[in-house]
Amino acid sequence: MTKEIVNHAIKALLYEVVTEPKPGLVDPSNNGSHSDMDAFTFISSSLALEDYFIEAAKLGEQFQEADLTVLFQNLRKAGILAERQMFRATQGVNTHKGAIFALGIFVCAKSYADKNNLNVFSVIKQMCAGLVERDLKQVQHYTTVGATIYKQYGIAGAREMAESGYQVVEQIALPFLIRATGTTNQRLLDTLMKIAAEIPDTTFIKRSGGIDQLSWLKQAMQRYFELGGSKSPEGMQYLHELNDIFVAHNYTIGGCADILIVTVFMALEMEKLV
Ligand SMILES: CC(C)(COP(=O)(O)OP(=O)(O)OC[C@H]1O[C@@H](n2cnc3c(N)ncnc32)[C@H](O[C@H]2O[C@H](COP(=O)(O)OP(=O)(O)OP(=O)(O)O)[C@@H](O)[C@H]2O)[C@@H]1O)[C@@H](O)C(=O)NCCC(=O)NCCS
Ligand SMILES: Nc1ncnc2[nH]cnc12
Repeated sequence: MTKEIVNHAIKALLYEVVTEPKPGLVDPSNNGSHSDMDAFTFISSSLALEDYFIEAAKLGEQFQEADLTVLFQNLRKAGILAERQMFRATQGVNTHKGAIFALGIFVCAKSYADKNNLNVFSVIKQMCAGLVERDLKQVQHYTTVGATIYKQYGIAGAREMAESGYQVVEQIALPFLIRATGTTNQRLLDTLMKIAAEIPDTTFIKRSGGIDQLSWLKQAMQRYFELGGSKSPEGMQYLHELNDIFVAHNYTIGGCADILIVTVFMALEMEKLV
């Protein structure tokens, strides 16, 4: 069981990076707004995380206590080590910090849920209960980007998603991907744009200098779908135009990419994607 879950986790990371054209993000033909990384950096980073996913799956499978927040604390220790592995594999570039967090949670929770015949999203909700309060509300010194954005705008980004049990994945992104038609690339592109229309990505907020541009992002995603999305030449042309705009302004949607990764992981687990 562990082997298949780990395989799906790494596959999800690789599926995301090869999906193209992604505005502002790294894909095989374009580095978007990331001058310090390319698709090869992501391949190296993905493979370097194998041990972490094995550990995350084992932690979930073997956990026997009643309080699932303890499981999250155990996973976090492994996650901190995994961040170091990632930086070693990429020579110091942040490729997958958000994915180490989100996908690690999914791998661990799915193993626990399968073992105990439970719903993975409700397991995550229990694992991450109180996370925003503990990590952000009680913090005195606002050091990370996520903490600074929380202080300024009350948006808790990656942690909020986790504490909600990734409602956006369960209720929006995953059903959308399952229903999406076309090639794998077309299905994943449309799902990424759907995610970008729905979540406040703290990476985008950081790079665009505030929350004002979020409404522009939502309008851009709406226009993409009005043009017919990935299955229309106009939709694809628009993605190329958006990439130019993203690069000119140094915008990225790295948080949305992380949510796509966990959505792909779940679709693979459910055999709704090959
Ligand atoms: C909770 C952590 C993820 C850390 O949170 P932190 O407070 O450090 O920062 P956040 O801004 O809250 O988010 C961190 C990364 O999470 C991704 N993300 C952003 N918004 C969302 C969202 N709404 N939902 C889900 N995920 C989200 C995002 O990662 C992606 O972007 C990164 C690339 O961006 P880039 O601008 O290029 O970054 P840098 O070049 O590094 O620039 P600077 O950061 O230097 O300015 C890429 O990694 C994508 O994956 C955010 O970056 C978690 O890490 C944590 O708990 N940290 C504490 C230590 C720990 O316990 N670690 C182990 C976790 S198990
Ligand atoms: N393809 C990608 N480009 C940039 N940041 C990312 N974070 C996760 N996937 C990414």
